[in-house]
Amino acid sequence: MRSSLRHPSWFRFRGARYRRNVAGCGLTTFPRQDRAFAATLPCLFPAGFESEPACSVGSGPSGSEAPYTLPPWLRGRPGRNDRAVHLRAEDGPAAVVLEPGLVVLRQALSREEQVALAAEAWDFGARTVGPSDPSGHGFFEEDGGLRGPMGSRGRIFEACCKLPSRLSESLLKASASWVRCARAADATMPQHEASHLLLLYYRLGGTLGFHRDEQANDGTGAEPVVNLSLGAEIDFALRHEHSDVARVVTLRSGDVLLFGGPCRRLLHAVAATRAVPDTVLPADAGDGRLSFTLRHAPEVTGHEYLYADFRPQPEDPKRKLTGDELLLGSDEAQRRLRKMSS
Ligand SMILES: O=C(O)CCC(=O)C(=O)O
Ligand SMILES: [Fe+2]
Repeated sequence: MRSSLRHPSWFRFRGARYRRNVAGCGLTTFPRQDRAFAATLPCLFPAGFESEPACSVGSGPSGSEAPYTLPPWLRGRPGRNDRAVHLRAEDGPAAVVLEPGLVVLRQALSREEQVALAAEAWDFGARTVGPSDPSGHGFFEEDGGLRGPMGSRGRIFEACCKLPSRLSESLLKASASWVRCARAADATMPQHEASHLLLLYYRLGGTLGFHRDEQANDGTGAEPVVNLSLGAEIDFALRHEHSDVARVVTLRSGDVLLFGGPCRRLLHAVAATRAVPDTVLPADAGDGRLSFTLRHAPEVTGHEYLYADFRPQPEDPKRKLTGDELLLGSDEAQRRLRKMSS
């Protein structure tokens, strides 16, 4: 640990107090309206570490960025910026504040904890949903395909209190500590009580386009989305607006990403997936990835079944009503969508 004695530990930004060793903060990582102000703060980019008893808060090497090429399927759409930068952040037990409201916790679980959680989640999710199992809890269709949109991923959405207790107890405890840790590093990260889990299983190569978490089942407040990755590593792309340069951060097995407060409505995408040599996933899951997303979404309590299937896309010929349309009615669902994407 290097001492940060030469620099005070805290700085103020837009009225909030931050640890000063913010990682990955090239100016492009600040919301556009804040960049001019951020440029006046050279103290944002020191290379220094400091420890904290409950949670070590660190930074990347010096907030370095490298050009990143988005995959072709994420490029070339009208009104979208095709440029991206890769944010380098060092490994280690550290909270990396990429921007107020956007925090990565490296290796938030030990390898043993990852193996145990992956086994528990696979046991819960690796089943077929069909007439014989109407619970809706399963990654697979009867033909062996994945149940998500266009077979891209297995998907289970459920209230935490309805999960098998071994899964919910360990996840809720861990999630509370990750939020505490993120808040210790970032004063703008709101408090969070997880009400729901979205559990996804991707086969190797599984990706996801840019979207905002904006439906009622995503939670509609400022509480963070808390996302844990197990298995394959991914390049996670983030930006506030489609016209912004995307920032890409690599998430490895055991890493947690939180986006809340000023970053709660970030656009995000899984741009690439890579197999890892010694996966923590059970053998049957192959080189895939499990994604656990914990959300505060009390509005949908008791209505989880409306969100058992992924929201179909407008161009989907088999488009059914979305969960929000069923829960809130078409007008309210449309009004919220317009508000969130304006
Ligand atoms: O794969 C992931 O971890 C991201 C999932 C996601 O963003 C979502 O389902 O809304
Ligand atoms: Fe999302």
